[in-house]
Amino acid sequence: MHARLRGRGLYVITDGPRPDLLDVVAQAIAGGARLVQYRDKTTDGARRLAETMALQALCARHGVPMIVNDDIELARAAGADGVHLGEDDGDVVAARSALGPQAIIGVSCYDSLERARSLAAAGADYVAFGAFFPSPTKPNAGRAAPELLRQSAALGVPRVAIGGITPDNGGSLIEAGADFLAVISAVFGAPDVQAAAERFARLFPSL
Ligand SMILES: Cc1ncc(COP(=O)(O)OP(=O)(O)O)c(N)n1
Ligand SMILES: Cc1ncsc1CCOP(=O)(O)O
Ligand SMILES: [Mg+2]
Repeated sequence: MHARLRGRGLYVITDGPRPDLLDVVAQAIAGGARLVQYRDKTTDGARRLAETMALQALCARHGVPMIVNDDIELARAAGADGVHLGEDDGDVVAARSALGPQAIIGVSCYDSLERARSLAAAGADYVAFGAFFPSPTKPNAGRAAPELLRQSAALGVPRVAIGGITPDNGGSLIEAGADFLAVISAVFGAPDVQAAAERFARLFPSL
């Protein structure tokens, strides 16, 4: 497995500003989440920095890496474990030089094996594909086929699946080769966040 990102499992992504942010992330970790992403599309820099630092401290106490969505500078300022970059969010080389050799740099590859190949070669620590199912969080996201997970096995970096994933449909993506299932609404929109995370964690047979 890749040096900077180990293992497999549930990758939870936060669902925007909420007063109980730390509490629900703690519940997701208690339920078995193995990776956390802070995703907040607001422009409230002070709150975003404070929340990133607080989440980083929480995740570190549990040995779970904490990744910042979109924002290399926020990840650097907060001492986060890494950053997730989509096609409009900056490049892997710039992120590596800002965050250092130990940082986890993840990239969105949508439905493109070619993009995954080139970004893995540029130093990405994981490649994410999706959306695999209709996403309540991002209804206009383009769709990807599970075949991509099989086809990307040879890249040698962990593969993340995202988009409309639930405990009922996630197993098929793990069978196709996903190392991590990245989930927003089916965890953070659930009435019992810990129980929802536990259902996902149980999908990974050897965990
Ligand atoms: C793990 C993971 N995969 C994909 C995305 C989507 O990134 P992006 O395309 O930049 O879209 P936004 O999340 O920024 O709206 C992600 N965040 N995490
Ligand atoms: C950020 C993102 N990129 C593709 S789908 C998606 C949202 C995933 O959220 P959900 O798990 O609620 O479908
Ligand atoms: Mg983005």
